Amino acid sequence: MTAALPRDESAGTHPDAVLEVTGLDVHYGLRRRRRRALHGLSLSVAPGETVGVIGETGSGKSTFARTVLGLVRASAGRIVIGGEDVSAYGPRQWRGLRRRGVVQYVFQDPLRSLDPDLTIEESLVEPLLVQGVERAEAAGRARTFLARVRLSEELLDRLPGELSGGQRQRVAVARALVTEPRLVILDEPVSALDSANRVQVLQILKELRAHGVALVFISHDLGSVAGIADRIAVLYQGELVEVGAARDVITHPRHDYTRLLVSSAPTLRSASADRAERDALRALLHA
Ligand SMILES: Nc1ncnc2c1ncn2[C@@H]1O[C@H](COP(=O)(O)OP(=O)(O)OP(=O)(O)O)[C@@H](O)[C@H]1O
Repeated sequence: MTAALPRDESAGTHPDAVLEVTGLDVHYGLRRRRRRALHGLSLSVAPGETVGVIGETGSGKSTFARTVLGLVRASAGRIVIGGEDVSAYGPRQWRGLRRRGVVQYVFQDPLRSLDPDLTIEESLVEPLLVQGVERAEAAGRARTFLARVRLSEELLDRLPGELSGGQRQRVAVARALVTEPRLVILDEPVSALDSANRVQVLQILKELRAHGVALVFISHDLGSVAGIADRIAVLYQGELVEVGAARDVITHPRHDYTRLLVSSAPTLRSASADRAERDALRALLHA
């Protein structure tokens, strides 16, 4: 197997990084049930950068997302968000960080990012009111962001349950961005959408990059991430095995697992191996 590249070579080198993760270990369970989900993960995200984190099911992607949102506790390592060392934060401090809109998130299921009892307008306005923005200004900003995700103002009075899945996910994206955070963690944001909605949401996310927000885009699907990420980080069995410019990772994957991912992505086949080579790689990885 190709030699692993277990860390982001740029980690620790961006004094102004919006996210700096160093040597992150995460375990689940206690005593004999204790299992390691992430090991020695180091990754740095620069302002305005989009980093795709890809890996197969169980590789630790959601664990990474949940840890940098303070929803899962790391057993070792350092997390710095927007210059603030949050490694030792307890649940209350993490809540404060999320409420201040320093880091925002979009999950696969928009119903997890949206309160089912709040109208779309309330959902968009609430994080701004928490920040002390006047109601009239908050309402104006809610409309601006609704337009940015290409939804009509007619939806403002509806509840999330009264929208389609694609509309809901676009509201979740608008809600994550309305406070103009410097960092948004997107965990499989398009996986639950049909292909038309997937294309639209990906296009919207691409456009949002122009507004300077840094995105960590987590997906099992290299094809979804390929067109949007500046850099791609590959997780395999809880370890980062490759990090590089998206184009380099896709055209010159260095790790066997990345090679397999590239060759298995239907939209990237032209840059990839044929079926026999994929089978050979799979056999090598599972040997
Ligand atoms: N709450 C939990 N308790 C115990 N083990 C967990 C828990 N959550 C995840 N795990 C385990 O940690 C490992 C990583 O899981 P994680 O959900 O981070 O993977 P993933 O890459 O996001 O997978 P998927 O693409 O299926 O969502 C897996 O082995 C999983 O079984």
